[in-house]
Amino acid sequence: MLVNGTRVEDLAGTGLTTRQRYVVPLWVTVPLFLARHTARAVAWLVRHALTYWGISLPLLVLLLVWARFGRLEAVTVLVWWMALGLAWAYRWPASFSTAVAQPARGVWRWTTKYRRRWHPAMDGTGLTRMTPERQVYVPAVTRVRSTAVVDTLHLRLLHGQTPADVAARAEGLRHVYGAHRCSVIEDGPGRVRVLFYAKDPLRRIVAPLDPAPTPVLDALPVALAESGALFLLWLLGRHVLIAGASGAGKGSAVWSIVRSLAPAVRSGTVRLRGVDPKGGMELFPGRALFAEYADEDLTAMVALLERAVTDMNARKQRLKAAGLRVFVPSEDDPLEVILVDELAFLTAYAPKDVKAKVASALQVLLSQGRAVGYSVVAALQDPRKEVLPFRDLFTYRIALRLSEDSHVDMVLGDGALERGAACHLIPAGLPGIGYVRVEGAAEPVRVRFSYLTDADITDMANRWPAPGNTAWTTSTLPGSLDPDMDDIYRPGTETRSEKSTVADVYPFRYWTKGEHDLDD
Ligand SMILES: Nc1ncnc2c1ncn2[C@@H]1O[C@H](COP(=O)(O)OP(=O)(O)OP(=O)(O)O)[C@@H](O)[C@H]1O
Repeated sequence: MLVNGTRVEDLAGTGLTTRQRYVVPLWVTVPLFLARHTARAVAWLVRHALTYWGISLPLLVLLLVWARFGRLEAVTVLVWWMALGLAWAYRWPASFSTAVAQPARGVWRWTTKYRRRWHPAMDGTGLTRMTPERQVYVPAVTRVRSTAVVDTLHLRLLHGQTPADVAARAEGLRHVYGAHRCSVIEDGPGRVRVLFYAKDPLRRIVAPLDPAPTPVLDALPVALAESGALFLLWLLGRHVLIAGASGAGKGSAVWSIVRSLAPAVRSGTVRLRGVDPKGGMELFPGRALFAEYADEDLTAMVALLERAVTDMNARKQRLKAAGLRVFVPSEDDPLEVILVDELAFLTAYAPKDVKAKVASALQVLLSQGRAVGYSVVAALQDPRKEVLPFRDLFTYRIALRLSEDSHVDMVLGDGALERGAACHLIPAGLPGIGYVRVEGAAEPVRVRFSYLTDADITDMANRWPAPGNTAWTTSTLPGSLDPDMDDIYRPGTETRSEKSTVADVYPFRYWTKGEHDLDD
């Protein structure tokens, strides 16, 4: 190559440079430098003003009022706004929380807690990317919402990253920010939510939840979710499997479901059939609620299940003849709920002929029942295939404390353990806590079922017996939850400050439909 007529190789070692240098005068560089930085500051300001328009817009209006009309008028506007804000917060706390309190708290939490360590946290957990030009990219936080219980950071993933990559780093992130628990939820293509739980509302026992006078069968309040919201179970057209080691609290899950249905049992739009192979130890205290019941005699238990199949087939024929394709429960055609406690006894430990009959009846109910208003709710300790070969027919799974980590995916489906459903790590001292995997939603939801004492169960059976069952009502036992215990969560009795952490103001409402975030 020639430079100014000389070969480059010939210039080597002569001290002559092959590049030409231009010296830019100071009167050009200083204004350029200032202009560049001013433009950056303005861009930053505009970007943040647009992001936090909820703060910048009122501020702008106030400044305009001040400039146009004077200080007194600006103060008057401010006082009016505050009064309206207070009225809004008092009258409609949920919408106030979603629109104002959570975003404001989110900005505060991001600024004071997360922002400073965000880059090192991403770097330390291996979520940053470096280009060959040594440019470092960090997943951006697009917004933050906070309650007293949980901080939710919305993240944009880097190219090539998946929600599973972030979920795998959740434990690391939890330790960076000193959270009680950290979970990751996919939000949409390229977006995830990282939830940092500041505390665990599930350490408190959940008192029995009051059922709706007319229960909504696709939104039954049965448990408290970790977020502080009530967990609503969708039972209509679903079959529920409750798995948990001995003493995990399966009874509380079963009775929470029954309680949420109780007024409908009394009115006749829900009909319960109970099978309790433990000789009635679990279900008998609520005998008055069951239209059909069997607990000691194996033949009676099998007969009950087979009768349910016959009834279901008859209903199917009737609905078909009437041309009805969508089942709506009524007093004539109630939602039939077949409750089976300790299902393993009937599917694995009973004599061969009993096992065969039970398996056949249950498989028919599970595969055909949902369209015609037959739902099976079953509890068992051991979820292995040898014990329950047809567990996949249960569309709705609840896993309480399990004895082995390998059982988690068996109950909740592949990947549940990886996504944080550590059922084997639930302490034995916290019965009633478990994870629920709902259809359509990948993330298991951590919940605690309400706890009904024997007294609560007999009281419930006395208040809402099935039609024609008053003979089974008994005198109510003493011994509900001790009203003076302070580690009991009682919905509806929270103080106003506690209220901001529970059901009505939490950003998420968990539904069994899979739309677990109605906020967006
Ligand atoms: N939701 C709950 N909240 C608080 N305590 C609970 C809850 N559920 C159960 N318990 C406590 O745990 C104990 C065991 O619960 P439960 O009998 O329901 O377990 P289980 O899973 O049915 O056990 P098993 O299979 O051995 O019958 C109960 O006696 C009760 O004291």
